[in-house]
Amino acid sequence: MRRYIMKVGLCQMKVQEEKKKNLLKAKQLINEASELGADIIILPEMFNCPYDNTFFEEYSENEKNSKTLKFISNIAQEISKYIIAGSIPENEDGKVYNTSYAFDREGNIIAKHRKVHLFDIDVKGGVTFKESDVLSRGNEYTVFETEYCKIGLQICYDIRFPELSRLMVEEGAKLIITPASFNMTTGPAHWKDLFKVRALDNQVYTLGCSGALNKEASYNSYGHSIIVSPWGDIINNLEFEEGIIIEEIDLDKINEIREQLPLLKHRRLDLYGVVDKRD
Ligand SMILES: NC(=O)CC(=O)C(=O)O
Repeated sequence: MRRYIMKVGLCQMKVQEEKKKNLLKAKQLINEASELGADIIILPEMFNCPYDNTFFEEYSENEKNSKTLKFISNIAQEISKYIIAGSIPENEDGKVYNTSYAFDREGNIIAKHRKVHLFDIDVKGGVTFKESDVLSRGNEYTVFETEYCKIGLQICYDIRFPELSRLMVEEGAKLIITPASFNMTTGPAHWKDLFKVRALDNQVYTLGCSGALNKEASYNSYGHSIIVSPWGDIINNLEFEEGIIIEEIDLDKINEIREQLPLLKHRRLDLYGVVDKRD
């Protein structure tokens, strides 16, 4: 019997200081992923801007006249592929957000996710970052339709909060895509486990697309872009360098695993639940 397959491409790009160079690099990697047959192509968090608070405001763009979004929209249309445009600093009404946009094959924006959980951490002897000094947080979780299945979209630190993934899965997401940029402290400690555990909890595919390590940058992205199956297997995983993952995602596997191990059915919703508190 024919299986229900989609092909994904994760572009682990090395983000540099110059926005134009980042856009051209993104285009090159997207085109390569497209030529290798990917239907859904994913970029990392802050793919057009260094992941550094001192750049976010200056690099931020408004959706109405964003050169970056126009650029990606044109590529999606040219190659007729879905593109999940990692994230960019986005501004609206004097606030700056860390925002991911999804484009369909015609280049239309079909979803927008503003990072919900801001990365404010201080790991002694490791990494300190305070996104909230510059960025505002989003107040929505994000699920969108494609011709293959519903997809959940979140950004980096959002993956640490299991309620968010569960809400997306309750809304029907079969894949959770997370553009990200973990670092050399939290990456080795938690990256793989987080993608595995969210996949296992929810019996979905989890995909993490990271920036490649740039040793000249103030923030050293961990790389290690990853795809995990609903069984918790790592299907593919890069290391630190720039590169592309192309993989077939077998969507039939989700129902097969859920039938054999019916975790979502076995939940005691009379005892607990996750509540959608959006207005
Ligand atoms: N950069 C992030 O948003 C998240 C991260 O690096 C972590 O959770 O660790």
